[in-house]
Amino acid sequence: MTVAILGVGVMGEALLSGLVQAGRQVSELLVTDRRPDRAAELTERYGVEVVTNATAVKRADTVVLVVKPQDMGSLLDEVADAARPGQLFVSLAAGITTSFIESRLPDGVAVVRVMPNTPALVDEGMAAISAGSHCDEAHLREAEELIRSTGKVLRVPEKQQDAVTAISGSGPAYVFYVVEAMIEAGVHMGLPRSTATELVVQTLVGSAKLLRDTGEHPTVLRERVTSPGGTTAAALRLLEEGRVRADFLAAMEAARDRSRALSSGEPV
Ligand SMILES: NC(=O)C1=CN([C@@H]2O[C@H](COP(=O)(O)OP(=O)(O)OC[C@H]3O[C@@H](n4cnc5c(N)ncnc54)[C@H](OP(=O)(O)O)[C@@H]3O)[C@@H](O)[C@H]2O)C=CC1
Ligand SMILES: O=C(O)[C@@H]1CCC=N1
Repeated sequence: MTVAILGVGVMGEALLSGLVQAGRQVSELLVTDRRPDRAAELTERYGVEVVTNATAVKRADTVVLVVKPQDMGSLLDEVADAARPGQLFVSLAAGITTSFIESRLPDGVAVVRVMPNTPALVDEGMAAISAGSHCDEAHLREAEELIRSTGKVLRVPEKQQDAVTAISGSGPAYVFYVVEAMIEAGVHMGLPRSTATELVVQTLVGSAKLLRDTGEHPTVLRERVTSPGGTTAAALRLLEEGRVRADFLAAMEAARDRSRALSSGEPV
C-alpha cells in the first residue's frame, strides 16, 4: 500500500513524520515538492523517496494533497492523466471541496476531504474528515487510519468543514495569539520574559489537560478559579467590557467565510 504526499510544507511534513513514527515503511511512502532543496532535506531527514507529481500518482494507491488551496487547480491538472479509478485522493486543503477535486480527476477516483491542524506535529492533532461522492466506508477508514497517526480524527458532513476550519484548523493560531498577549502582560508587569513564558505555557498545558481529563464544562472550570471579589473576577470583567467573547465569534465567522471563499477560487 503506497502513500504519496504531494506538497511537503508544514502540514505535509507533520503527516510524513506522523506516518514514519507510526511505523509505516519508508519504502511505501513517496513525496513531492517543487523546490529541489526542500526535496533533498526530506530525503536526508526521513530517507523518503522524492519523485515528480505524475510519478507519485502513478505509483501510489493513496495520494494526499497538501498544497495551498490556490495551488490545487494547477496540481490536479498536472496529475489528472496519471490518476486511475479505484485510487483514493485525500485533500488537506482549506476550502477546497471534494466536488472540485472530483471534477478534475477521472470518474471513479475516491476523494476524502480532511481539515487537520498543526498540533499534528506532536501527535496531538485534531482533524475532521468528510467523504466525497465516490467514497465508501473502506476509503473513509483508510483516510482515518492515515490521519490518526497524527492525533484525533472525527467524521463530519462536508457542509461543516468551513466551520471546522475556523475552529480547529485555524484554532492553534488563536491560542498562540492569547499566549503571546499573556507573556507580554507578564513582561509589562516586570517579570523576566523566560519566567513569563514558562508560567503561561505550563498554565496552558495544565488547563488543556484539566479540560480533557475531567470532561467538565469550561464554565465550571472557570468559576472554580474565580473567587468572589478576587483577582480573576477583576480580569474577566475587563475582558467582558472589551467584548472579547463577541470578537471571538466575529473572528471565527471571518475564518469560516474565508474558507468558503477559497472554495470558489477567490484571490487573496
Ligand atoms: N498550516 C496549517 O495550520 C494548516 C494547513 N492546512 C492546509 O494544508 C495545506 C498546506 O498548508 P501548509 O503546509 O501550511 O503550506 P506550505 O506552503 O507550508 O506547504 C505547501 C507545500 O507544497 C509545495 N507545493 C506547491 N505547489 C506544488 C506542486 N505543484 N507540486 C509539489 N509541491 C508543491 C510548496 O512548495 P513552495 O514552498 O515552493 O511553495 C510547499 O512546500 C493548505 O492547503 C492548507 O489550507 C490545513 C490545516 C492547517
Ligand atoms: O490559514 C489557513 O488558511 C490554513 C487553514 C487552517 C489553518 N491554516
